[in-house]
Amino acid sequence: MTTPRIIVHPDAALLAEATAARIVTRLVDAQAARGTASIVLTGGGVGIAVLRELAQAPARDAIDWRRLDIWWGDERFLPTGDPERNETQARAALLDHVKVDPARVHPMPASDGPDGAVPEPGAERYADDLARAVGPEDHAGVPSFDICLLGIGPDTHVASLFPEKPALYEEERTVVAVHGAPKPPPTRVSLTLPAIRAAHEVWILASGEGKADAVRMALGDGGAVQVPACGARGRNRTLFLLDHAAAAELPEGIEVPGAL
Ligand SMILES: O=C1O[C@H](COP(=O)(O)O)[C@@H](O)[C@H](O)[C@H]1O
Repeated sequence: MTTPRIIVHPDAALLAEATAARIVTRLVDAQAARGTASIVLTGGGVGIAVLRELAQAPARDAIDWRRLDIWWGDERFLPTGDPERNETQARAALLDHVKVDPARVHPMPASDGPDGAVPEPGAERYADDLARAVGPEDHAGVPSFDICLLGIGPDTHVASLFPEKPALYEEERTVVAVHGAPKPPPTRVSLTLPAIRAAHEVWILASGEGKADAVRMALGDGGAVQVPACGARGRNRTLFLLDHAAAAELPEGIEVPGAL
């Protein structure tokens, strides 16, 4: 697992803007190297703010949107178009404004979709979709995503992997149904840690003082069952992209230019 690198921005707005610019660079580089790229989107306040900034970024069309696979790290298991779905928010913030190939946009299942009203069949189908996208250069049951964006909750959850929940013990499956999530809605679908760790790069985004404790724990030496964010690391790189407030409680010994 890669050691996280921490980058601190002055405030939430600059964090979102700088992360959007970073996404453009990373995806353009990937497309130049391989002709294609992939990204995993996150929900949450800063995750959606980044997508809004990306839609407005002057260089956004340096990305060939038609040659980009778009996946999600987790989804709230609600009807299609529900405003609380991460997919609905991502479409409004970004995907409705760029020329994506609809066949390469891979939303997680909805509670009114063809997979049925319980999340398990949809989670299995999503895992199958990911497995079909695996290329010869990939090493897991999912593609080696160029970027996996993750928010982090105050309880250190990432995607819909909440502390102490059964999904955190998963070693085989790449996608699971989640029941009884402590944050509403209780029913969700999530990538597992092995799927997240297949990504070339994992970027954990956090803004605001309410995330400072979670960031400190995520950079500590806790176990992934107690502190899910400790288990989210990229194969080549892990970035913690923070604003000042979220970086206010960094563990002792971690010196970061720009931090308080
Ligand atoms: O419910 C969720 O929460 C997390 C964190 O959201 P935030 O608003 O506290 O930043 C998010 O990463 C996840 O995708 C989402 O489903």
